[in-house]
Amino acid sequence: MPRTGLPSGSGTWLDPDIPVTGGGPGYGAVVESLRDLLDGFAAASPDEETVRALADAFAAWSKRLERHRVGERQQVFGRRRDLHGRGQVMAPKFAAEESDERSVKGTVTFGRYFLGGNGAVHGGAIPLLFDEVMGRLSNTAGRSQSRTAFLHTDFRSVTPVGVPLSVRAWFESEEGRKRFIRAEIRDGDTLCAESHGLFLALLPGQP
Ligand SMILES: CCCCCCCCCCCCCC(=O)SCCNC(=O)CCNC(=O)[C@H](O)C(C)(C)COP(=O)(O)OP(=O)(O)OC[C@H]1O[C@@H](n2cnc3c(N)ncnc32)[C@H](O)[C@@H]1OP(=O)(O)O
Repeated sequence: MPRTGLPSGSGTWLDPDIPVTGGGPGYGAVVESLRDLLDGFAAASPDEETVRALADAFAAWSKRLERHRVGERQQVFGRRRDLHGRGQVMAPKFAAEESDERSVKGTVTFGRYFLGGNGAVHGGAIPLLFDEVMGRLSNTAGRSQSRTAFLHTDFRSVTPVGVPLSVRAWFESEEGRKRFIRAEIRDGDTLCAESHGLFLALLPGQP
């Protein structure tokens, strides 16, 4: 395993070969609840009593989770390849539907949490999704671990919040350590955003 503790996958996206079972079978449902909570919180205008109740509940859970704190290599969050979005809530949940060694297709719905304004997704959340999907594709199918060297995003039309969108990412070329990957997000036939990036295979000892 590389120094970072982030293993590369030798399987394709939909066929990960590294089981991570931390958190048990109920972990995915908790991550979904957390996503719902963030969307609900973003959409709410809570009264003072509700705000106090939330503050108490959040503080109690933070304290309880402190007892289960682990180092990065034991962390479950973001490492469950068996779950859509690998079990993290930092980026919107990408649900892969088709994949091979050079590409992946799937869907994403940006919840209210990712709202920028006027129904449009925040302009920082879109490259985040691209980096997530393209970065993970870069490491699939027996490829070694890589890091994003650059990521360019063009915003072609408004990306709507709360609408299922299609996402596609594919290898444009591989030249030595350099993996050039492209991706796009569409709302039906409408191109919302597209991206191209360079992912560089890490050398031994690179973090
Ligand atoms: C179970 C666990 C599950 C985990 C799942 C994980 C899923 C993850 C999903 C999320 C994934 C998220 C992923 C993330 O977000 S990764 C986090 C964001 N990225 C980083 O932090 C990377 C920071 N940068 C670096 O570490 C270094 O710069 C790297 C390692 C990238 C390269 O430094 P290194 O010293 O090794 O290489 P080099 O400088 O000799 O360059 C080599 C060649 O490349 C060319 N070049 C370099 N840069 C650029 C550039 N900007 N444009 C164009 N070209 C560039 C360069 O000219 C040269 O070409 P040539 O002269 O040979 O022709």
